[in-house]
Amino acid sequence: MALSNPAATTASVDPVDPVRSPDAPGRAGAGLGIDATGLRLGYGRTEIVHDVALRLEAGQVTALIGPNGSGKSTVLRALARLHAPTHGAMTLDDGRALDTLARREFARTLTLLSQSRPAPSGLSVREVVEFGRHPHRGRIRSADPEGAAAVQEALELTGLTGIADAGVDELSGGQLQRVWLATSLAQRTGVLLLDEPTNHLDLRYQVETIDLVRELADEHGITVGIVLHDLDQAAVVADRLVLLSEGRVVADGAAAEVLRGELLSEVYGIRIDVDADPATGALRTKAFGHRRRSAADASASV
Ligand SMILES: Nc1ncnc2c1ncn2[C@@H]1O[C@H](COP(=O)(O)OP(=O)(O)OP(=O)(O)O)[C@@H](O)[C@H]1O
Repeated sequence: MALSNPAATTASVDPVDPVRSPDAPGRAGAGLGIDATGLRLGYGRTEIVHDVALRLEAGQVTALIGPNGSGKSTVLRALARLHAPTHGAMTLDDGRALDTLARREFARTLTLLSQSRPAPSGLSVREVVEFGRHPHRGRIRSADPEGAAAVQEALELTGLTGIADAGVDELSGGQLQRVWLATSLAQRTGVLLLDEPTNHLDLRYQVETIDLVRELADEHGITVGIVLHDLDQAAVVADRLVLLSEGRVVADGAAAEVLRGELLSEVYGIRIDVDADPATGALRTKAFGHRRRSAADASASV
């Protein structure tokens, strides 16, 4: 959906650099790590995730990658307590099991930005971002002295200050995605789970979101678990990658250990080559569809 308000349209690119350092006082402290072990998750009687173990290292970015339907979102939803495991344990580094935290305490500890949420009707961008402060409020707003600064910071970090007063039902899909990201940031949790946060974003905001995620880990010690389909983005942003296939972890480690052409080709079912960008050294993947594969094979055999 396009913006119908011309002022809001032109203001969609914020003059403030959206990735400037988030150093406002009162930002949440470093996040704890989380260990998940023996996770089994399903829908109805069908088990989708089989005996998965993974760690979200404290203050690091862990990317969950894998083909459609491999169980990435289901695992993230389990960590966010939105999907109850049939087996397994999820434990914070301080020894507390995730399912023992009271609701408000949990919401101050961990938040999930899930895929494609509907836009609430009749609210401004700022009002939606203020939802993120809910777990920090008592019965009255004045009980959240950091609230206004947290909301303002989240708007700036996501490049939304110029459209803070626009109605969310007038926004494009990408703008709305940034509003939800801002809402999660305003919550100022130490653990941030992001399910395909670059979905719907144009190239600028994809890059800036990836940079922001890295910055949240590096400068604030936030523990990030992120689902990404773009393997090159995962290679750039993540300290560790966890590759899922058919509900199982098939590789877990640094980009160089996980992003291997043979393994990726097998898991995704098409030829995927991996090389290093000569300028940056970052790993890059190149996928060949069946048509491109024939062309590549033909040129290789000349
Ligand atoms: N609400 C549901 N009811 C039944 N099955 C579901 C439900 N949600 C997901 N599934 C199934 O669970 C499996 C894993 O889905 P999940 O969304 O976790 O995968 P994913 O790796 O995140 O996929 P994608 O990359 O497409 O987002 C899929 O086979 C999917 O069809």
